[in-house]
Amino acid sequence: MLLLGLSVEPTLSPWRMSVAPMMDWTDRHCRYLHRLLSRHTLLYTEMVTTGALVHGDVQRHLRFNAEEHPVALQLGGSEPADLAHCARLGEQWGYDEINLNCGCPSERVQRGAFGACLMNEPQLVADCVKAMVDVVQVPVTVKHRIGIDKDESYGFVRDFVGTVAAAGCTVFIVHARNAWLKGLSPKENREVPPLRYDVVRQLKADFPHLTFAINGGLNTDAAVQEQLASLDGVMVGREAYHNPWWLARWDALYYGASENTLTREDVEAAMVDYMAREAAAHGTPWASIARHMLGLRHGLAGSRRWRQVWSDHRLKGLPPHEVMALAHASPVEA
Ligand SMILES: Cc1cc2nc3c(=O)[nH]c(=O)nc-3n(C[C@H](O)[C@H](O)[C@H](O)COP(=O)(O)O)c2cc1C
Repeated sequence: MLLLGLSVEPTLSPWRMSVAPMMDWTDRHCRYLHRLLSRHTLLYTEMVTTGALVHGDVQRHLRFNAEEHPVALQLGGSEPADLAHCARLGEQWGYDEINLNCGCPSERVQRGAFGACLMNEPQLVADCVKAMVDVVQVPVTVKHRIGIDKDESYGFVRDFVGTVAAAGCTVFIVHARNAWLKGLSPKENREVPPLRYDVVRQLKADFPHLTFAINGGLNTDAAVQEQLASLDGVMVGREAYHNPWWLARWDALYYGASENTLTREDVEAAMVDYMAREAAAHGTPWASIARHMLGLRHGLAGSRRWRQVWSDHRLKGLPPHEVMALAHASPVEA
């Protein structure tokens, strides 16, 4: 493919565009939708804790649709042997990457001593990474913040990256704000600590051989393009979820690939087929799938009514193709 007159596709980083791991949001149904919209974007699972995989139902946590590739499994944990076990499971299940969560500030996660508080223990993270790298062939990556609490010193994150890279991690996904471990909810921790994109650019300058994808507040093409000029990739979270139709442009814009020719209605119809297959195969209620596509008509006239129909639980006894017909029917005159 030609982009700016250069043959770029073979050299594009697999981390060029990705949708962020988001608990309760980026389950396999959500990823199925995102994959209909973009063939190339890398998709992340919700965080799965090592405890859930060691003691829980592995199939429930790891099952995914073949269509989702490339798809990365995000793990939460801090025990090298458990992480190695879970990384191996992830590879066996067919995930294309194993990612370690060093960015989640939730107090529940802190009590488990993983997530963002791991940034205070770079050597432990390095041990975790090494344990995983030793047992899998797929890339082992780390998602982290740029600092903890009010410590904004660059040296903190630089040394974290240096220590973890020495253990064999070559890809860092950086949510470009600090995590404040006390006093903020996880939601506030995605909004209140200031974004400092320059820190990520400095990391790339200091570690040019490593891959850096930047994350946090990037919700327009202009913002993405600006970051791609100096970094290897952009990870988008909330905007991808709330406005998934944005992804339909990414293959053409960021991969030099052909335009996605599907319309929103084609995507909705494909989701309806998927709902019917999921109901037959696993008894999944259509509402568990439809909830992820409520942003599909974001910004269009009539989107509110369309969304209301697809989120109307009184319709749960209807087959999904009838719900779609209702969602597109003209509103009844008052
Ligand atoms: C509902 C929700 C759940 C999230 N769950 C996770 C998670 O499981 N693991 C993780 O690393 N980050 C998680 N995040 C953080 C996102 O991955 C991302 O870093 C953050 O939303 C900033 O990116 P954005 O501004 O593009 O949304 C979550 C964010 C949201 C909104």
